[in-house]
Amino acid sequence: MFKVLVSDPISDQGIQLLYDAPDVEVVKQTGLSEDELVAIIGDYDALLVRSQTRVTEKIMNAASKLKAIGRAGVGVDNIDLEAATKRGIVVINAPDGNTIATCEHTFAMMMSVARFIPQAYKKTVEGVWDRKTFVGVELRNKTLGIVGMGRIGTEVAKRAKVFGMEVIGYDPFLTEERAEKIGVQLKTVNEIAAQADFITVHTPLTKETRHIIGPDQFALMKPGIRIINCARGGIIDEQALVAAIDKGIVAGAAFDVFTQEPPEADHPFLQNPKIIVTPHLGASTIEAQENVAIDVSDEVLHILRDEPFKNAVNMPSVPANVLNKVQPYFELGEKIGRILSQITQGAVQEIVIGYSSSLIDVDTSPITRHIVKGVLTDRLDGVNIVNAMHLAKTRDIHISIQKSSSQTAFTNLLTVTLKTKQEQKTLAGTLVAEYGERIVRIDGYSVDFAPQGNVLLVSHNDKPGMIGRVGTLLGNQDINIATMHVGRQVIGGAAIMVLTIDKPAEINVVTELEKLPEIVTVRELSL
Ligand SMILES: NC(=O)C1=CN([C@@H]2O[C@H](COP(=O)(O)OP(=O)(O)OC[C@H]3O[C@@H](n4cnc5c(N)ncnc54)[C@H](O)[C@@H]3O)[C@@H](O)[C@H]2O)C=CC1
Ligand SMILES: O=C(O)CCC(=O)C(=O)O
Repeated sequence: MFKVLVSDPISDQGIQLLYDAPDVEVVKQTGLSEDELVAIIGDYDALLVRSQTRVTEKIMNAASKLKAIGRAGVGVDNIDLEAATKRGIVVINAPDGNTIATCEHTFAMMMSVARFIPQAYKKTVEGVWDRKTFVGVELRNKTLGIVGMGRIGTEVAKRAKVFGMEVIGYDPFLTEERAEKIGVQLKTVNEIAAQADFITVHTPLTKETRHIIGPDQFALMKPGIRIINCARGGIIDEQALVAAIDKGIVAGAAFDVFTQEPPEADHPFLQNPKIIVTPHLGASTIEAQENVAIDVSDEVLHILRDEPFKNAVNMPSVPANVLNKVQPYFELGEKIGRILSQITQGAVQEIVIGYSSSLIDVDTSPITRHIVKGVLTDRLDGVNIVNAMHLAKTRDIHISIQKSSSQTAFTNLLTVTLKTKQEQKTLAGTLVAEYGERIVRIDGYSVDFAPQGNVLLVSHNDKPGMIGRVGTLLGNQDINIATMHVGRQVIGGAAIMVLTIDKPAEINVVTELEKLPEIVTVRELSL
């Protein structure tokens, strides 16, 4: 039974999927401190959070069973991603579910700041009928500058066009073609500062976006500009904004997010009549909360059940059409990695991975990840597909990929070479329709066996009687041989024998085999 802890208020309808799963027990406990989480997290296989729970390294260090952290929302700045990756914990988010809610909140804020709605409401309910102070501006014919043209920025742009606004935008990853399609003119941040009547930001908070709108940009702005932040506190320099309001440059600002949440009672925004605020409500609609909860629940179930998942934040995402092509090779890749690791002596320095035939035109990086996991599995603790590449990097293991279009006898072929200081070994495998995974080459020898069950790999000299000797010794130990394959390069030279046997060979059997004349090494593979 998998245990899932929900530590923030997340829609019950959204996580119904988890409640209904026969193999999952859901525990809801919100408002826990870091120490309280540390005390209980060891019991859980997955953790679901919104933005309140800060999932720190200390919590993850205590999370011995944790496989997944699901963020019911977009931003994962409350989760220590590096710590999660090191520990092999998959962090997933729900990137699509709250796009519209946040876009609509941005619009609500833009219209509120244009028409002084919160200020006018406050006065009216206080009994003051003031129709002079709150003369606003229209959106029509105004220029909206959008910094960050991802999902939310794009939706904001679409709505702004309908309101008759001219939209200019900045996003380092937005192509001219896509900008043209959305009807947005691409500008630099400084051009946006100089030309816009309204600016809204929709980026994550990163080193590059922190204070992307700061004193230098405020200095370029036209008097009367209005600023909106429904993304993350700190993207707009809060102090510089207050200074720009004081100087008469900025006519109003609308903020849903703060550098520190909740802000201190004396935060300058809270006293400023030109700044309207909401308590991080961008995603707070019934629909968005259900959407994001459904999305993360679904993904968490997949992760717990070892099924493919898509929205991992600490692993490259794989589009469904690519996943369909590469997924059949995951197990083969992992087994090749494991076999190589078991037959190669010494610390791994390099893994050379060759993809050929039908594998040259697809993104094979997910297969690479499985091969590296296989190589490291029997050498390190706690290796999984999330941390495999990270662990390889921290151990200075160089990974090189070669794609070859030269003809082979196979419709698909994975060739992996493991290099250590002492030696190097190569294994090739393929997927054969109806036969499944086959190992077809070990170093220079052609072989053909299924990498499963109990496999003995015997290196020997090609002399008469070898098969009989090995067969007799195993027979005397009551070990039945299921399949046997012998490969050699030249008559009388070095040869290899691959035996699949019906039960594991005890260590003494391996030692006895090694004592037979003309036997060089014997390795029992554990797969
Ligand atoms: N207030 C709220 O409740 C919510 C806030 N958010 C915030 O909104 C942000 C945007 O969300 P989405 O649009 O869904 O994410 P997204 O990932 O679709 O878009 C973010 C965009 O920012 C761009 N970007 C990254 N670095 C940039 C830079 N230096 N300059 C300009 N653009 C840059 C990216 O290229 C991307 O297109 C999230 O990161 C999150 O922090 C999201 C949902 C709810
Ligand atoms: O969970 C929430 O309400 C916050 C949403 C948010 O900020 C996000 O998805 O990035």
